[in-house]
Amino acid sequence: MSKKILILAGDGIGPEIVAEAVKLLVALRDRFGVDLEMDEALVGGAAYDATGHPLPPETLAAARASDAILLGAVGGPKWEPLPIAVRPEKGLLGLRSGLGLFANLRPAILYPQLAAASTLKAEVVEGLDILIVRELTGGIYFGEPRGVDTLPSGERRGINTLVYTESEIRRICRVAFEVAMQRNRRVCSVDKANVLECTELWREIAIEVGRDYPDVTLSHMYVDNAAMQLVRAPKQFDVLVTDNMFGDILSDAAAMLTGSIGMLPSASLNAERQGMYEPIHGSAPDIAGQGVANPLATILSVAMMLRYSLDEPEAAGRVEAAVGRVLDLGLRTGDILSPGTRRVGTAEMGDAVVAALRD
Ligand SMILES: NC(=O)C1=CN([C@@H]2O[C@H](COP(=O)(O)OP(=O)(O)OC[C@H]3O[C@@H](n4cnc5c(N)ncnc54)[C@H](O)[C@@H]3O)[C@@H](O)[C@H]2O)C=CC1
Ligand SMILES: CC(C)CC(=O)C(=O)O
Ligand SMILES: [Mg+2]
Repeated sequence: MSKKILILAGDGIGPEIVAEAVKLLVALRDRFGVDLEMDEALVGGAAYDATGHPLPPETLAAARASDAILLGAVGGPKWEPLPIAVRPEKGLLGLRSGLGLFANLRPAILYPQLAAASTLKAEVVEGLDILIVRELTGGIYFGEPRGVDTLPSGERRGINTLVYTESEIRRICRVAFEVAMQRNRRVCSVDKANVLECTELWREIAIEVGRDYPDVTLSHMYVDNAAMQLVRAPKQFDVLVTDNMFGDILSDAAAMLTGSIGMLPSASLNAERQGMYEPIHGSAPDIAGQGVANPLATILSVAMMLRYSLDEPEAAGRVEAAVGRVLDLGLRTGDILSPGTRRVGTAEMGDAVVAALRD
């Protein structure tokens, strides 16, 4: 039976980069027999403008009914004056929580052709292959109470709450150990256990889960040090597991090790292995509408979709190899340009990846 993919282009550069991923999916279907069908729905600012809500019920229902979801990005200055409850980003968070997508896998892999595109010295990043496992449906982005209230003095107070249950920590740690077993068997749990009780519990549970994986070496690091170590010596890491906000921040930093935030894909999985796939970057309003955004993070997210949700590992490998060939040809969007390479736009890059697909 053909697999159902829901396409959620979103805002800003979202529609531009997703168009390239759709071209790729069409080619995989028509040329390589990947059995899939696509449908589209609104999310984010585009959905708010059309319906007054960033996650219309019909979008959530369509997402629930699909095997996999491909999302571009949401948000932008146009919607910043709106209350947080109806901002585009709330649509994305609603999809994550509504589908129970608690496990966010963010691989930071340096294509060797891009060593010169990184802002770090080549020897620091060459051969980089790390995986950030970010908890995605809990923590401070979802904790209650939240909001802004007014104290008796008349002063306003902003509140967000960092909260995790043991079971939430346990299941994300288990994902990290399971993937580490398929990799180099090292997990570094990142927390702020010296200050935050919630992450003291995180550390305790990470140790408890680790006892079931005697072949995996578990280490712990405070998040401030982890940020520094990621830039100083990123290859010391194999799998990093951390909470929602720390993972959000550390993965943007890790993206630059690979040359650009335009290179980092992600998979967000639930307990049933249904997945949403998206680049880790945002809607890039500063370059939206110019046809210059890098579509490779979205294209590599399609590869993750093929591997994790569509059971098409061969097609996934085909996409990753095609990206490598295009980089070998010296084609680069502006964010990964380096001396001796040729600047192309979003569509030219997408076309080149499709053209580079091989049997
Ligand atoms: N998953 C999502 O939908 C996310 C949405 N956002 C939203 O996106 C909007 C912009 O957020 P920012 O903080 O500016 O982060 P951003 O990731 O959109 O952009 C940061 C910088 O990276 C560049 N960039 C991002 N993606 C790129 C690509 N594919 N190719 C080339 N350059 C790229 C942008 O031009 C910008 O200079 C906000 O409304 C934010 O809330 C932010 C992060 C994730
Ligand atoms: C709405 C934000 C939490 C999105 C984001 O920055 C991310 O998931 O990386
Ligand atoms: Mg982010």
